[in-house]
Amino acid sequence: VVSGSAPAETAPELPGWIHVNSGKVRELYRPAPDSPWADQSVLLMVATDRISAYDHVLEPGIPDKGIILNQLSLWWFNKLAEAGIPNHVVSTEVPEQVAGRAIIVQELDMVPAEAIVRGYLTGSGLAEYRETGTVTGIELPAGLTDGSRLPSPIFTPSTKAEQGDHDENISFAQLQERLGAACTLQASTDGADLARRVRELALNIYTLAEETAREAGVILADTKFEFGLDADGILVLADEVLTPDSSRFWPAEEWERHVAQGKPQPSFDKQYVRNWLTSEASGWDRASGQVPPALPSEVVAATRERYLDAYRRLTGSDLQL
Ligand SMILES: Nc1ncnc(-c2cnn(Cc3cccc(F)c3)c2)c1Cl
Repeated sequence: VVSGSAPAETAPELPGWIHVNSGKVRELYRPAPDSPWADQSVLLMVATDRISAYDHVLEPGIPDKGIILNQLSLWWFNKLAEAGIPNHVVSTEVPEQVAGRAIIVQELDMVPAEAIVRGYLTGSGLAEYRETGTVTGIELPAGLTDGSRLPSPIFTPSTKAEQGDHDENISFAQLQERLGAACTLQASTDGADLARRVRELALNIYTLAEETAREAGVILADTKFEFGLDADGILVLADEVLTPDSSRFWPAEEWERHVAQGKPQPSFDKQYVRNWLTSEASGWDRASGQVPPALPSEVVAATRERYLDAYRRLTGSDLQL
């Protein structure tokens, strides 16, 4: 069994922490009453080795995926903090069972929407564009194809769907309404204004990150940020940031060729998994709703290499695993 690959229903017991929520590939805990953190409003966010594709959590997990993606997220948090972007990171002193793949974070009043920024057209944005010529109500030039770079990055918010449902793209006006109605956010906050602040911050962070990635030979096609408000009403960057789970990364050298040939862009980290799952060899029929078969060891190993490669290219350093 690889570390952190426990199926979602059995989150690891961690001394001093109480499990509160499971995501597809992550676990969330709050401090136990006897913990030194008990009187602080913090959470423990744990990244597992689980990998999901086609809305299924696959077996087995990818060894060290949790550590690699958590360390990449921390690297981005630090880089963005140097540019003045506040984040929710409180401490990396975490229980040894989750060493390197968990963060103690400040508990925030989370903005109830996914702050998605796209610099390139693909996925649900491309589908909407092909239908309507727009993405969440934003007009785009004609003649764009899969992987086209957009004239400038666009903010295309979506709902935070319940487990199992798909996030729905919403217009900026709909976001303003939702944030206005979101009573969980602080009373002093005007929803329409908060939506504008979220859009501005998300676009600024994407622009910084896209430039950093491109210098490293990696295209950051799009990404999903989550923000929260702290007790002073400051907008804080939360959740994980700029990992292959929250973003689409493409190798720059392949992007040009694929756009020119009108071919779909290969995912940096999940292409081996997708290719195998959709190949005859897997015997899996995606349309059947069946649970996908376990990944062969060579697909697991190749995917682990891709995560390490993404970390190395983006950060310019090696992870000691
Ligand atoms: N800083 C914060 N303050 C308040 N709430 C959150 C928060 C709640 N839920 N999620 C998403 C999630 C769900 C399951 C497992 C996960 F690790 C993460 C993030 C955060 Cl990050």
